[in-house]
Amino acid sequence: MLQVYLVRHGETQWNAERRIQGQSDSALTEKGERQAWQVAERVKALGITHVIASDLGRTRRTAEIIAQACGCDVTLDARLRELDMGVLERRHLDTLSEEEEGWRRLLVNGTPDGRIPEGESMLEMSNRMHAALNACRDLPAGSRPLLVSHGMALGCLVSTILGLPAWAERRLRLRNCSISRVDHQESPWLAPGWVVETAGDISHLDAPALDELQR
Ligand SMILES: O=C(O)[C@@H](CO)OP(=O)(O)O
Repeated sequence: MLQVYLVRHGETQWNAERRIQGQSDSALTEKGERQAWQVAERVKALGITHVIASDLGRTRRTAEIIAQACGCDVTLDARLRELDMGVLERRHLDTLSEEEEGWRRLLVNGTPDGRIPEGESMLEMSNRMHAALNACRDLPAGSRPLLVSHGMALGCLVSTILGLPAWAERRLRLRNCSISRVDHQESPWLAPGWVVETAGDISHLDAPALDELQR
């Protein structure tokens, strides 16, 4: 059975400042670097064969640390990027106007086609994330890949595997450097296809970062 590990990148400067990143980028904080080493230590005994990361800087850095511990290379896949949050990227969550806050809420509160101006819909993100996950099925038999991606992107992937709508991802708290696992099962007796084994595990972190929305 194919097991795929899903890791959100370590805490970044803008996560800590409550600024919207999306497909813009900021560096890992000192805590974020430590989280990356801790998740690497946790997964190094799991037999990871491939580390595949979103091509944004924060996921690349986290993936490099994990790959070093696992003894493999990092492959980049732009389909694993965070949601494109259009004109709201780089903005501080606390300085949004009422109209801007409305765009954000439209996106996370139940309209699959809702999008921030110049941004991407949850449905579009869900489609590319599933394509990246399904590509793992083409790896050689016995592979055990680990994907390094983002909060909304991974939340959307896990939610939709559970049969929830893409925007349900905001009901799932995937903190920085949390580990989730999804398996692809063929059993005719159980739901065939992807199943969620675990989501949002942070038991390996000594300093879990608050989610930016909790701060
Ligand atoms: O883009 C962002 O600001 C956040 C949203 O949850 O995602 P991440 O920090 O995981 O890239």
